[in-house]
Amino acid sequence: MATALLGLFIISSLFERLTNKGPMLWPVIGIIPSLVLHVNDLCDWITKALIKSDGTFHFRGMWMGPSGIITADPSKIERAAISEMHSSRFVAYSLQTMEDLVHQKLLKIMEKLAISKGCIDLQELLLRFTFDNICIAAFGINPGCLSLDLSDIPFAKAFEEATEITLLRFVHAPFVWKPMKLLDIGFEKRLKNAVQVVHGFAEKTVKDRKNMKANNFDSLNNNADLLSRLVSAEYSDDNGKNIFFSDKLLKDFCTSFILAGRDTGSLALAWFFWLIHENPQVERQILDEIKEILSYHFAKNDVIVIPSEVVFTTEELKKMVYLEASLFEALRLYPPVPIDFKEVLEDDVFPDGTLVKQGSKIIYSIFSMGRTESIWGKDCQEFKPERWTKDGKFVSENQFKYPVFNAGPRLCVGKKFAYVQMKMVAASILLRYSIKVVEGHHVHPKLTTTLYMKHGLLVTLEPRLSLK
Ligand code: HEM
Repeated sequence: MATALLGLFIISSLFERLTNKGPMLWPVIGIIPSLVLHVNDLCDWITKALIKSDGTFHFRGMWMGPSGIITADPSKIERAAISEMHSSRFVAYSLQTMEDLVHQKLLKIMEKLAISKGCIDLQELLLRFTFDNICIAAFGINPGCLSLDLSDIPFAKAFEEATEITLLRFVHAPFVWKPMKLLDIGFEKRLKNAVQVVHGFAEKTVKDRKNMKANNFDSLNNNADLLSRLVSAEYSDDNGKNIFFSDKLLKDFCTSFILAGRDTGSLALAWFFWLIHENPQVERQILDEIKEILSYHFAKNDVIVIPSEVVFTTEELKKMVYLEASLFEALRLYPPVPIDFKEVLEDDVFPDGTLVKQGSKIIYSIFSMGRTESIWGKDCQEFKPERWTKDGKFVSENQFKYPVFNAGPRLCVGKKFAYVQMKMVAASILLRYSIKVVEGHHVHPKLTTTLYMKHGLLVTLEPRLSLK
């Protein structure tokens, strides 16, 4: 019964997400066989999609292409990407491009909106921001989702559609979607078209970079985005043998990185802004912290007149301890990846004595863990950034207690990047605007692979002229 309900819950969430797009005949037909499936079967499909035949895990980002799932081999390209992400060159590049995007695009759109006194779906705006941000950082291309008129970008749309439709394969029995794929009908047809657009983009990007390597190596070598580095730098394996990345691996890297970095940062920020709205005392404390940082430069009789050109330096962002605590706390209550799963490689015993057999698939809810009394105490449902600070310093938690970014050797590669991104966006916006959630707008979580707000976050912006 419980498994049927869980199945129903997952299916209905996905169903709801997609009902405003296209005819829903196929999903309806698919629900009947899906409902009678045991949850283990569901797990089976999911894990089959993510676990390679040798038992190792792929990137979280999975992609269903015309020939099935394409995944990036973590043992090679990911290790190289990790080392590049930690290089001072990439850190400086990503910081500068992030700053440009915030100040020249995101804040300009917000300024226009504030002047017109209109309302906007902040979740959607932040998703646009993180899409452009991750594309610039990963392969040096700005798709342009943050144009002033917020027009639709076909590549971004296709990416979103492909991600959504891919999920339908997990809630339909293979005998439902496989014939659809063969006949090129229903959601499989839409998936094929969307994937073609995304693959076209990835193929062209990789080809251009390889051409650059052949014809203009110096200029490629000056590029600091991850893809250029992966194409131009030399890597070797543990035995000192040179590694060259195939076009396919590089293409998969492009799509996997967008998948990993797009929803996560934006959804975390959307929940953070909503929690701040609901907890004005937290907003006040964040503003006090910002005021203290700015007061050296801009204070006049204890009032800071906010100069429009303030750009926070990395050092200043590091000093924002309370802001960091608020972001950690928002992620505890609303983790962008709410559910994750693992496969047991060897027989083992959980701390509570539960035996887990090799080959078992384990789904765990990060969302529930963040709200469990035995882990976080009686006030586990409350938004309390103070739980992350002691004597004015940030106190971090054990990764296994707080697996929001995963834990152990496969910790999220983008964690540092995400924190700089979230702090920069949150501080830059809060300094300039008071965000007001539109009256009567209901905020509810919606469970897909990432934790969206079901109806988005409709807000208006009130410009802040000074900090008292
Ligand atoms: C608040 C923001 C973020 C959260 C909460 C988050 C969370 C996670 C989680 C839970 C995983 C593990 C998934 C699994 O079990 O396989 C993961 C993996 C990963 N994340 Fe993030 N992520 C965030 C932002 C980012 C960003 C911005 C990037 C890219 C710049 C990124 C890149 C990756 C990659 C490449 C992996 C795969 C790592 C591996 O399998 O070894 N993430 N992330």
